Parts: sequence; C-alpha cells; structure tokens
Amino acid sequence: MPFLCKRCSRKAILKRPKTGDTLCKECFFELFELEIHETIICAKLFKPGLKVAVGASGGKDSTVLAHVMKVLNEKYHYGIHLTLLSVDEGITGYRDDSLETVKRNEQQYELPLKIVSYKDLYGWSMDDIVKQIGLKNNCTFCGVFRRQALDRGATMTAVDMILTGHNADDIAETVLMNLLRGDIARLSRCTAIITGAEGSLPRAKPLKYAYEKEIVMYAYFKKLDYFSTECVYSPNAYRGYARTFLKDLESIRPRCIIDIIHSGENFAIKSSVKMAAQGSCSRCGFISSQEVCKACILLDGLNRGLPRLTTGKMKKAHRSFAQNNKQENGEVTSPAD
Ligand SMILES: Nc1ncnc2c1ncn2[C@@H]1O[C@H](COP(=O)(O)OP(=O)(O)OP(=O)(O)O)[C@@H](O)[C@H]1O
Repeated sequence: MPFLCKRCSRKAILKRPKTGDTLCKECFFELFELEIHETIICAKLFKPGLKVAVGASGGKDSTVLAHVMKVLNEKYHYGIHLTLLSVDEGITGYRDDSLETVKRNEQQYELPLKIVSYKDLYGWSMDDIVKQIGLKNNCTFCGVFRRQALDRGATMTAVDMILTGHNADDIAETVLMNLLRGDIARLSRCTAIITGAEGSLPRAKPLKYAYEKEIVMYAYFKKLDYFSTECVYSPNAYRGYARTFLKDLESIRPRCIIDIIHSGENFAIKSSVKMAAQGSCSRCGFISSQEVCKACILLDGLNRGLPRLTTGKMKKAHRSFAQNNKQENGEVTSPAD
C-alpha cells in the first residue's frame, strides 16, 4: 500500500527529515515555505520598502534562500526590494564556476546582482593568498575578508540588510563549536536570527530553523539551479568535527538539531561577564571590536610579507601593526636609524 500524505491524503513522495511525516510534494513545498515565513514574521525582520540583499554564493542554501524570498515577498506582500550580492574570493575552479550559477539565478529570478571581488577590494585574490601562505590557515583570511566584503558590497549598493543562507545544521554546529571552545561572546550571539543591528548593517538568517536535508530536497524537487562542489582550499577542519558529531546525533534523534539551537537561544550569560563592544575600525571604518579590524590587520600582514604573524596570536599581530604604523608616521625611529 502506498504511503499517504499526512496533510492531504494524496500519495506521499517523501518523509520529512525534520518531523518524520510522510508528505506529497506540494504539501512539503507549502510547509517548508510557511515555516520560513513564520520565522520572518516572528522576528519582525522586514518593513515595506526595505532594500534587502541575499548573500548569493551559488550554493544550495543561498539559492534556496533567494528563491524562497522571492516567492514569499510576492505571496505575503512584504514589500521589500530584493537583490543578489556575491563575493568573488578569486578561487579558480570553485568560485568562478559558482558565480556562473549566480549569474543564471539573476536571470531566472529577475533579481539585480552585484559582485564584489577580493582582488578589487584588497588587492589579493584567495589564489594569491594561498600562493603566499599555503593551505594552512587560508580559511581565516577568507572568512574575515568575506564578512567585510559583504558589508562593503551592501554599502556600495545602498542596501539596508543582508540575508545569508545559514541553515539549522550550520547554527547547531556553531553552538557546539562555541561551547567546545568556551567562546561565550560568540555563543551568546550565534543563534540570533538578526545580528549587527546596532551601528552596523543588520544581517539575518531566515533559514535558521530549516534543516539542511530539507533544503536539499526543496532544491531537488523544485529543480533549482545551484552549484554543489566543495571549496578547493580545504574545508574548515574544526567545523568538520562538529558536523560529523551532529550528523551522528541526528541519525539517532532528528530533533537534536532544533534542540541544540533552542538550548543556544536560552543560554543565560551572567551580566558580570565582560563582552567586547562592537565599534568601527579606525582605518577602514567597517565594523570592529578592536581599534583596528581583523581584515585590516590580516591585509597589513599580507602587504608586509608577514602573513603568518596574523594567523597566530592576534595580540602580537595588533602590536606589530601598531609599531609599523608608528614607524610609517615617523612617530618612532627604527633601531637601524
Ligand atoms: N562568496 C559569497 N558571496 C555571497 N554570499 C556568500 C558567499 N559565501 C557565503 N555566502 C553567504 O554565507 C552563507 C553561508 O556560507 P557558507 O559557505 O558557510 O555555507 P554553505 O552552506 O556552503 O552555503 P551555500 O550553500 O549558500 O553556499 C551562504 O549561504 C551565503 O548566504
């Protein structure tokens, strides 16, 4: 006997990873989109007229996000102006191919696309950086530069908010990683649906409760055009451990992903714990919790031929930056003078 859809009694074609319910394709699409809509409404993410950029990498998450945002904006009349924003990190054989996908998405979804590149913004592509520093630690440069490049691209196109395709699995992994590292500051903000609202460009994660497996199913059944290759410059090893652990937990108890996110949301941090205040970088003006942001410190290390200095202890890198800055401004004389 065929399985029937739990909602409408038509023939079911899938079992929802999140709940175990058997569903037909139409009910799955409806529920998947409705849950994202409810996440958006509960968090009061949008006001009519808001200019919103979807951080579009061409991968499954951001492609599904762009598609669903377009559907929901029309269906529920959010009144927001959607665009696509891509960062070209300059990774041959990876980002060049995925950007081709984003360019097709631009046509398919009729959304304007802006691409910013590391080469233009920083003078270095990831291919250049890896040539300089090798494969170890290159993710540090890529992650820090990408974060800022999205802010820079958003400023250039005058958008009010950036959406990223972080999904429930990503967030649960991040909770686990921050717990294991004892990083209270990040733990306190990694489950927030919206971050950076004070003084900097807000970023939101509408897929925060969407399971990765369901995102893949949605993309597959909707026949969305996305790019599915891993970065050629090695995955983030530490996240890999958290991912494997989470997948093992999920195979025993699928709810564990949502449970970990809810636990993260309910952490109470003592008011006496000192948190770094977010301000702006004295050099580039973009968001920073230090006087000079990490992107400027990393770039300074690259430009001075000392990139490894900046992948060790950040205090040392900040000291070296300050010393070099003083010398450049003639405030101190070097021992050779
Ligand atoms: N090069 C990029 N340009 C624009 N946005 C990006 C880029 N890389 C990542 N993002 C944004 O950050 C989110 C998380 O990226 P990450 O690479 O950690 O995850 P992912 O699971 O591979 O996402 P995706 O499937 O969308 O590629 C993406 O969904 C996207 O919104």
